[in-house]
Amino acid sequence: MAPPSKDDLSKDSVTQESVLETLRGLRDPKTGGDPVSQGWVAGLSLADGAVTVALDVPPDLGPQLEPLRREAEARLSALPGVNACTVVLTAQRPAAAPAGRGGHGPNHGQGQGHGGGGKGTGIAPPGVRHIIAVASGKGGVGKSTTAVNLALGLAGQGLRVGLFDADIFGPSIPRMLGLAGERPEVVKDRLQPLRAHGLAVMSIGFLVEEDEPVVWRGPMVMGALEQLLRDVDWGDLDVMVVDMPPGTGDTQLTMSQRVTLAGAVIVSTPQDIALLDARKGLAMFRRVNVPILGLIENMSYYVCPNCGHREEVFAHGGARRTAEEMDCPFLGDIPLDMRIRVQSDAGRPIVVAEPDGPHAAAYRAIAARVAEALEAPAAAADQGPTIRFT
Ligand SMILES: Nc1ncnc2c1ncn2[C@@H]1O[C@H](COP(=O)(O)OP(=O)(O)OP(=O)(O)O)[C@@H](O)[C@H]1O
Repeated sequence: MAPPSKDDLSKDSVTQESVLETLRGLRDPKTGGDPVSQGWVAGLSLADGAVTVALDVPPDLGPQLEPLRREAEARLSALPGVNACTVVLTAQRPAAAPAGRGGHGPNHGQGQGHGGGGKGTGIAPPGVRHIIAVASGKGGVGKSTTAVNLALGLAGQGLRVGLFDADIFGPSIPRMLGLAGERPEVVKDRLQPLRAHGLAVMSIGFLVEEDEPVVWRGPMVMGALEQLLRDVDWGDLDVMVVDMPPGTGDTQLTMSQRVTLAGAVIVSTPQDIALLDARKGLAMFRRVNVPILGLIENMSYYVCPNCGHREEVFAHGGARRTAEEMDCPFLGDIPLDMRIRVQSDAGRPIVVAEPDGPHAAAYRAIAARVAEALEAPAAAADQGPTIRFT
C-alpha cells in the first residue's frame, strides 16, 4: 500500500495510518487476529473525508464477520476528519445459482432476499419497484450516455427514477450529469443519493477522486456494489436504471444474479464486432433468466449538421437485424451527433439540453417502450430459454 500522501498528513484529515491503526484494534472472533495482520485489507481509499475500506475475508467467515464490519465502520466514522465511511466485506464466493424467476414481479415492498437472482441473496432497495440494467458487450458504445438519457426519458413520463452507476471501473455518470466532485451527504448512517434533473443518482465516482485509478479486485467490486445498493437511502422509486460495466465478466454475471433485475437493455453500435459482443451480453442475461427489454442501436447513422445529408457510417440497421435474429425487441436507434457528446461532456444530457430536438424525442420514445415493457412484462419482456447456470 502506498505511504500516506502529503494531504493525508494535514492536521484535520484522516490518514491511511490512522485507518489501519483503528482496524488493528478490531478482533476476528474466530482467530483473535486483527484484520490488518491477517492480510484482509484489500483496498483503502480516502477522498475528502470519505473512507472506503474493502476487507477480503475467507468465504466461510463472511456472515460471522458482519458485526466486525459494523464495528469497523463505527470506529472509523468516529475518527476526526471522517464524514462518510463504507467498509465492505468481500470474499471469493462461488457464484450462486439463480433461483427460478417466477415472473418479473416488481421489487416493491419486498426488501432484500427475495427471489430472482440467487436464492436468499437477492438485493433490492425496498422502495424500488423495477431495476433495469443498461449493458453493452464492449466499452465505448455509448452505454452510459444511453443510461442517462433513458433515465431522463423515464422521468419525463412522470416516473420516480434513480440512476445507479455500477460502472465501477470508469464511473462517468457524475460528469455526464454535472455532478463531478460532489460528495453524498450521510444522514443517519445512510448515504443520500445526489439529485440531478429530477433523478436520484449514486456512483462510486462520488466516493473516490475522479483522477484516482480505482484498482478493484473481482470480489471487491461486488462488495462495493452491493453496499452501495444497500446503504444508500434510495427512497421510493418506480424505476432504478443501472449503468453496468461493459462486457460480460464476473461482475455483470454476479450483479445479474444478486440483484433482482426486471430486465436488461443492451446498447450496441452497428459494427459487426460490437454486435457480436452485444449477442454475448444478451446470451449472458438470458442464461441467468433476466428478461431482455430490447436492443438499442447507438451511433446508428450520421447526419451532417451543415447540409443535413445522412451518412450510414457503420452499416446502419445491424442492431435491428440482430434483435430479430435473437428474438428480442428492438427499442430504437440514436444517431452519431456531436451535440449528444458535447452536451453530455458539459453535464447536460441531450434530453435536458434540447428537449424539443429529435434526439430527445428518440430517447423518450425508447423510454416509453421500456416503461410499457415494465408494466406489461409477461407480454413484452423476453422470456428466453431457461438454462441453468452452474
Ligand atoms: N450518439 C452519440 N453521438 C455522439 N457521441 C456519443 C453518442 N453516444 C455516446 N457518445 C460519446 O461517446 C463517448 C463514449 O460514450 P459513453 O461513455 O456513454 O460510452 P460507454 O459505452 O458507457 O463507455 P464505457 O462503458 O467504456 O465507459 C462519450 O464521449 C459520449 O459523449
